[in-house]
Amino acid sequence: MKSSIAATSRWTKGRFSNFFSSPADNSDVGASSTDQSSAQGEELHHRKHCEEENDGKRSKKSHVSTSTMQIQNRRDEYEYEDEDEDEDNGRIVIKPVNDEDDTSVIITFNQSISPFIITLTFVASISGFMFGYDTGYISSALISINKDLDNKVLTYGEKEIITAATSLGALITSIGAGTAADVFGRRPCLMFSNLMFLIGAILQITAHRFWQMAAGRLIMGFGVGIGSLISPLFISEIAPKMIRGRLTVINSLWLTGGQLIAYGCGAGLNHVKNGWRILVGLSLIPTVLQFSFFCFLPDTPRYYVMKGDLERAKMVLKRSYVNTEDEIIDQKVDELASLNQSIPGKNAIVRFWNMVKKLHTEPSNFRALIIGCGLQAIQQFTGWNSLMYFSGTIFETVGFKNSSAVSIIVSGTNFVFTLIAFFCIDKIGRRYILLIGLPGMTMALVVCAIAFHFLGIKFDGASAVVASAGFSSWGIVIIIFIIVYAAFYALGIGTVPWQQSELFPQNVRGVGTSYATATNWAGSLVIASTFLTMLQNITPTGTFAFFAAVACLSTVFCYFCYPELSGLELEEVQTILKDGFNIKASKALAKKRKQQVAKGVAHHKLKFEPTQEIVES
Ligand SMILES: O[C@H]1[C@H](O)[C@@H](O)[C@H](O)[C@@H](O)[C@H]1O
Repeated sequence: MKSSIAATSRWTKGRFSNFFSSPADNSDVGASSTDQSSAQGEELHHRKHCEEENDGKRSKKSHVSTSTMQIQNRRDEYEYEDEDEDEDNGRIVIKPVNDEDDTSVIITFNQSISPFIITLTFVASISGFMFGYDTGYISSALISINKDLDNKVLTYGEKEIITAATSLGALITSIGAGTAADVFGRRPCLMFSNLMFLIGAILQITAHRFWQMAAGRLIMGFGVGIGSLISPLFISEIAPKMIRGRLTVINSLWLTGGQLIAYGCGAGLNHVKNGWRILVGLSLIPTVLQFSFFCFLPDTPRYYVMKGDLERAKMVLKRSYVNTEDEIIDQKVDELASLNQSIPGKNAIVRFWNMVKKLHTEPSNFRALIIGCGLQAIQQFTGWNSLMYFSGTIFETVGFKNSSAVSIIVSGTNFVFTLIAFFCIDKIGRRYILLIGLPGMTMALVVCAIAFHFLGIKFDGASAVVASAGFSSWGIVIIIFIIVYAAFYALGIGTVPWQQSELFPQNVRGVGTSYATATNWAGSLVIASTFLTMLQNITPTGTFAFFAAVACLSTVFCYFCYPELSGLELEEVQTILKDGFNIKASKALAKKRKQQVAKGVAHHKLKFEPTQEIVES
């Protein structure tokens, strides 16, 4: 079988893309403007040379799969062959392909990351913090609430409802958040989520009844759902292309950091009377901060283009890429505007419907959907959140009095390994960290299942009965392997699914990410609301064995269906997914990208490279 995959667009005759460069040019991020202009000069010279050379090579090949007529036309105009690469492995040839983000290549590669982009990223990712803090504090709160609600100890069922209410709220809003972000804007939606956080927190702080507490958690969940979708979307839309992956992981870092802080504060406030109310009250600080910052910050350029406000889009891009010429900014905005027109439909409803149809009927979109939703489902059904939500209860069960302190170690591991993922996600690649993480989780879960068996826990109504009372060596095994599990989880499946925006093209990104985020919350809801019941009905051994089986099957899914996307252009992701999951081709292309980056770093200059295509045999 021979399948060919057109991969990158760097060549557009008579356009700004003539300045284009390869990912190797990432090395120029941070270069001085003098360096940049001289490098651009060299590149132009080189480009002209290539243009002449390539005229002779035109029309050598024209069989490659394309996604649009436009692409085909450009391909017919220019065709190249990358001799170096052919020498390397005979599988990669150069071809011109339209790249929806062509000018962002220019902007990205000629600019250092600006304080403005950093500010926007950090303010948006406060949503990640609130996601983490609000889902994290419940574990400690459930222990310290004691008889504060309705003057009685909460049953397992009530604990499940209070925990699951936030996931339910998040599920409800995540379904519509992508579309709302397109209609009202990313920034107003995030500010609206602040309002939900505020109302939800106030209801909880003042709760003396179980149902008020549950309602507060539900409304807080509305905010979490909106923030969990829009924050990574916002970041991916303002981030320079080559560091988009990492900037998105910053959101996950805030998220896991939020969970860690929640556990830390929970441990500190465990024995304080009404400590859980203070714990909830603390969540108001980031909410108010994000709302206040957003009063002074703009929305993303893409959103302004969608609304036809090209001037504001230019203004935001100018602030983001301070050394970029106005002409380039204008080109970028023109390009985004032309992409915007490609979404068919007279009004928002028709457009929405067309997006949904496009998402299901276009093979590359449908594959993106399978991957996006699949990864989010795996993240939830391998059981991590049941540990996050109930780790206090689990550790109490295996004999640890200071269960909150042990929970800090678990969420601390989650945070530290998310930090490691931050460094690995572009270098080692998303696929590899997934394929390291999932088998590691499987192994740790199997050990926990065995240890629970020997510990001999039985659930009797609302309380757990352990055969060998007190602190035991099997208890220690459980703690250690839950920590090992947390490490493998955070390294891969805890982080990678939130890269979901890169799977979808611009015209279906809102709806596609809504599907994926809703899958996350639906999974979280199912797990949070059934975990304690599972412990009772199929025993802890059965529960952990179930998660182990899911992790094992997920490894197989990722092996066959998750291509390597690190360093790839958005357009490349689409072409990779066009006629299959194309794992081999994606790996070869990602490798090629890394080589280019390495070369670029060595030469410290912009380098012209035309488009590329991988031919997989
Ligand atoms: O990526 C995050 C992270 O791993 C959190 O620890 C977890 O609680 C969330 O459910 C997940 O989406």
